[in-house]
Amino acid sequence: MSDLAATDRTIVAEPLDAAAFAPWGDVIDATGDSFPINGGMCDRFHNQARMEFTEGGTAGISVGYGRPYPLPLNFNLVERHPLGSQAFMPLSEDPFLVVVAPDENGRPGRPRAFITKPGQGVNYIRNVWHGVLTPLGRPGAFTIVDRVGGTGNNLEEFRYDAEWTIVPMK
Ligand SMILES: NC(=O)N[C@@H](O)C(=O)O
Ligand code: NI
Repeated sequence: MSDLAATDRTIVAEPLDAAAFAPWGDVIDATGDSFPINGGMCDRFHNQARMEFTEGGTAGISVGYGRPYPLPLNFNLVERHPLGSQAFMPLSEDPFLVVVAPDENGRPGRPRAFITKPGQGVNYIRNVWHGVLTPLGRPGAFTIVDRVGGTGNNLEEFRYDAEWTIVPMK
């Protein structure tokens, strides 16, 4: 039996905000502090992610081609990677949905949902509960930077006892 009434299981997606997202990870984008490189032909927005790869793992770069999910979105699955961080950088200007949840004694609490601005990516720091890659509107490719190799299990999944419904902001 769910622990919350159905009305309490609606989550309004918020615009992604670096300060609000900080307990779970980093926002990656071409805003904020930068310095010129290549003779001033490029501005480098430097070292934006708190990456970590443990138990012999190293950083790997992959590409995920994600299919879109609808909004409102019903879901009950979140996951975390105990041995490494994980970053998603869209190869398009399309926004995507970012779902995170606090850890409450080893179980995820109430999720929080954010929608990225065009060109924004995210880095989940190690061992934070998050939803799977969730493109919106149309399929999209994403660069994924996360742990490859090493030992141990780097994926822990959790299904809530009842679904949550994510709705867009009015
Ligand atoms: N497995 C994988 O590459 N992606 C998931 O961890 C995810 O967060 O979508
Ligand atoms: Ni993940």
